[in-house]
Amino acid sequence: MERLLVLVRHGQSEWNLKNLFTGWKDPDLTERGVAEARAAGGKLKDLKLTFDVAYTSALSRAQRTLALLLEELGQPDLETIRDEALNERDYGDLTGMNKDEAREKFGEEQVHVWRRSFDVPPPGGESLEMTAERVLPYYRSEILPRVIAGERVIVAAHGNSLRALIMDLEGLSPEEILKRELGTGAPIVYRLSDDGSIASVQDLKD
Ligand SMILES: O=C(O)[C@H](O)COP(=O)(O)O
Repeated sequence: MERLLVLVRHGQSEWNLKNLFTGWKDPDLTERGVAEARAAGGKLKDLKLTFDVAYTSALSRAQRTLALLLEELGQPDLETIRDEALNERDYGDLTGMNKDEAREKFGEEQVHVWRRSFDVPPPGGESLEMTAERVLPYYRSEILPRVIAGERVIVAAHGNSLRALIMDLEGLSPEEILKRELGTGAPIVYRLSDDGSIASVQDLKD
């Protein structure tokens, strides 16, 4: 049995391009983001992978990435389940602020702590730990049972919602996961064992 799980971060968004904290805001993909999404589909096609079900967040940039990828893969009508449990971490009061301007205002170190510490939330927002507290129950109850049952699953989501998932999946420490940067539109191909642990992993970033 294959037990395929592919995770992919959305392609570049308008706010990634403008270097703004995005969180739960809903900007569209840029042209580059569209190309990255298609390229991700092309990479999966080259590996001859197909899917039985797709999961994505309630945000357009992830949904559109998934749709473009599936079109490229020749599976435009694949069953797709959208849930805000997979949304990006909520950036709270930082949402919409330029990341360089935030560093000038609050200091480099403080902004780094908000962006990359495990358990310190940005003001009014979610830490990675809080993000994991909504992503992981959803993964364990909705997604993992289907993978274990042999369905081939793709998840298109966000830098920090996927980090939360990868931390658990790969058994990484808070220090290890915070160093892990996920490329836009770079699929990670996991094959799982029947207990949900990783049998193999292939990161398709170039
Ligand atoms: O929400 C955002 O701004 C980005 O998608 C991820 O931000 P980060 O690189 O600060 O984690």
